[in-house]
Amino acid sequence: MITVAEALAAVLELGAPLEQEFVPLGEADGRVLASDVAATRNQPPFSASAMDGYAVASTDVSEGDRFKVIGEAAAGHRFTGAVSVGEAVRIFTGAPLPEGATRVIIQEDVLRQGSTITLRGNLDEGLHIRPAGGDFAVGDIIAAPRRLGPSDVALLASMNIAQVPVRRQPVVAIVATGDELVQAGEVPRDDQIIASNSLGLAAMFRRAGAISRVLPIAKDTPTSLKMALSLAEGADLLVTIGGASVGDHDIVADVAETLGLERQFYKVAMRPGKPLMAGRIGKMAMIGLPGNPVSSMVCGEIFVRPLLDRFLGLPASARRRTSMPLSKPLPANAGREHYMRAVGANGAVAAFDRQDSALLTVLSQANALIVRPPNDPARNVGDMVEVITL
Ligand SMILES: Nc1nc2c(c(=O)[nH]1)N[C@H]1C(S)=C(S)[C@@H](COP(=O)(O)OP(=O)(O)OC[C@H]3O[C@@H](n4cnc5c(N)ncnc54)[C@H](O)[C@@H]3O)O[C@H]1N2
Ligand code: MOO
Repeated sequence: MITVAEALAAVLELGAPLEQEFVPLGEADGRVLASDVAATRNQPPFSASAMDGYAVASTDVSEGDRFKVIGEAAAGHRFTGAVSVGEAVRIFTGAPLPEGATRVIIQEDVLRQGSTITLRGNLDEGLHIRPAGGDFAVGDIIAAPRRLGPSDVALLASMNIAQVPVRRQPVVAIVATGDELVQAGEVPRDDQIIASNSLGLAAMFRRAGAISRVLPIAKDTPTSLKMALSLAEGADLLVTIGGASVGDHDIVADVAETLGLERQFYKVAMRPGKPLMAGRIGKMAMIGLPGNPVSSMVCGEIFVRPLLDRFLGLPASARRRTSMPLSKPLPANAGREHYMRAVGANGAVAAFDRQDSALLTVLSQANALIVRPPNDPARNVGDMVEVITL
């Protein structure tokens, strides 16, 4: 058995950053920026008023000063003349500052009578001017790679970048295997269960930026499995679930080999997830996940998500770990790296007592995994442990 770190290094070799494509800005949320983009305009493109009020040509003003109102500037409607000492231009938030203006007096500080304004006492001291290019200027860059979120979409829009260069999304084909499985919504026989992992993993991979294609469930026969696997053609990554262990019906590796699988490794010193397998069929990467529901989800977090980052051109490495104190003792660990479902709260973390890899209820209550090194001794409350946030 190889270590988790060795297995992850091998898995990451199965992928490389995918091609760049352009998408309309409205579809860029969640995508990964593939090349730096540069602003081709300044924002704001002119000095602008930050408030509703009066633009004047003097910064040094005091109570009782009077100004003659000579015109108006609104957002989208520039005042074309200039303002001189003793004059004011009625101005609104976002309007270009008239030539000569150096300060905006907010309207609350002004008494207006006809076309004359008089300043009140306790004047607000701000100039209320947004300088041209104060947000960004021509040539300012949004650096790739970067997973784009709503604020990036707003910034790109402000830069008028309507077509965004992003990485193509990796296509992941997911094949669940086993005679005992039926799709959610179907009626199982009394010796059957619902295929849960395929939908759980599809959701996980989608959130990570992939396109998940859940293929029909394969029966435990070479013919059925070959048929299901052949439907994966064209995907960047094939993920199988189950049939990975040593039982008579665990045929995934054998069947994949008849399709040309070059296997990189089989079996990792981790719990859950021991019977993990990885390799390549032609150009397609393949990861064979163990069937136990929690094993497949944990291996999805630990191996598949970093591989998806790699396809997306993001820095691909082991999931980030933080140190946290235990709020409940832990028994000694055996010889495999153990990923324990846990809850982190108020700065401390506690593992669930039940860690059987069939228990999805426990996984769904967990918000973290405690990572125990092989042969870690028993730990007490307050001892620091490594934690991956889910
Ligand atoms: N003699 C041994 N038996 C087992 C070993 C071993 O080393 N020696 N390893 C155990 C470990 S650890 C794991 S993990 C499992 C993994 O086995 P497989 O990958 O072959 O998985 P299956 O046998 O097909 O299924 C295991 C379990 O999970 C259920 N399952 C499978 N697929 C799904 C799915 N898509 N959705 C929901 N549930 C699924 C399946 O019904 C079984 O209950 O092997 C141990 N055995
Ligand atoms: O390695 Mo298995 O995944 O412990 O349940």
